[in-house]
Amino acid sequence: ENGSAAAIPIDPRFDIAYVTPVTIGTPPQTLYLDFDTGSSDLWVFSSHTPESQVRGQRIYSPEKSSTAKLLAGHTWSILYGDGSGSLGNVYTDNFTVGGVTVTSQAVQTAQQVSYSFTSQSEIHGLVGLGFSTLNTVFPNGQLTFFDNAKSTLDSPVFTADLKWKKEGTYDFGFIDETKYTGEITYLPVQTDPGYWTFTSSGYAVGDGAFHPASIVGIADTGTSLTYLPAEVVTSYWGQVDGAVDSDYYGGYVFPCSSKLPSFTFGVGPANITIPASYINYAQITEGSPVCFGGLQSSSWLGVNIWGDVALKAAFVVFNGANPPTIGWAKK
Ligand SMILES: CCCC[C@H](NC(=O)[C@H](Cc1ccccc1)NC(=O)N1CCOCC1)C(=O)N[C@@H](CC1CCCCC1)C(O)(O)C(F)(F)C(=O)NC
Repeated sequence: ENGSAAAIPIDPRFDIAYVTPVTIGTPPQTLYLDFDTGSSDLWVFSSHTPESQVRGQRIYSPEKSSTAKLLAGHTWSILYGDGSGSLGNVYTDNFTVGGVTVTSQAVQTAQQVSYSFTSQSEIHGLVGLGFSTLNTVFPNGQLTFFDNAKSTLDSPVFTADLKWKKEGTYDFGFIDETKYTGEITYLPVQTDPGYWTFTSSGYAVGDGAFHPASIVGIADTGTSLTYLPAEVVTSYWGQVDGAVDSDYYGGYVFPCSSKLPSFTFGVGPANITIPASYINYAQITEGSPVCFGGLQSSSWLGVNIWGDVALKAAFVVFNGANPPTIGWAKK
């Protein structure tokens, strides 16, 4: 059974994250979760989350679901790249997204969430779409929704069609030819340690020369921006009047009035161009003449991350066949 679900930007001003409606349990409880190819835990705000840590989020109450089963003796705890985190216990229950149902999905219920989750009322939890090897449940790691659903899909794939300041879609089990133009270029994926890791073939700034390079990075729907090697982002921001790498603001900022070039990255013999508007990420604060860049250095991260700023410029196929591959197409 294939499926399709909306990827809704949680903030109308800038694309910090996208959430997707899901239903859990019997009768169905609807929550809006952040589908994240950069992790592999499916966790939700729940009736086990202290009220002091819940601020407007919808919660999953397993005690109100006739199909919920406690996974006795199992716990989980996750820390994300931005320093946020959560932990708790585990149930299995019916889980449906876009018409695709998994009847015994591990649903990790939060007993603690960090303040950045408490303060983000639009995110009610995460659906990890990384490889199940990254799942943090102890003592037995659990399978992701995609791994559980794969065998019931026409094809073991899901696609991401994220959009700039608009609602996009995640499709499961099929490739919608109306969502892209030209050909899909498939690249090998390195599944160790469990991210959708691929190698880009280089980059160009604006309509400048293409620089062949091997840029190993992860395709990560759960990261707002895009983080690339210092020499790449230095050559990009070097083309922007007044751009500086600011310790104060924690990255490249520039005068909002400056003109930005586009950024092109290679995918095999093909390439994807990120429009300048996507890289003009946001004003530092409402009305500020200082703007924050959507392309930032990965040097302090230890990994290159092709986050939403890059992904929303493309139609991306996450192919869970054996071996897995990742497909990129213009749109
Ligand atoms: C510095 C590198 C970026 C780290 C990345 N976080 C981000 O990109 C967060 C996402 C966020 C959205 C809404 C509210 C709050 C935070 N945004 C963020 O740091 N910024 C700061 C810069 O301006 C844009 C917004 C991250 O940890 N992504 C996680 C998943 C997110 C965790 C926080 C909640 C939203 C999902 C990830 O799983 O994709 C990961 F791969 F990075 C990871 O940590 N895997 C273990």
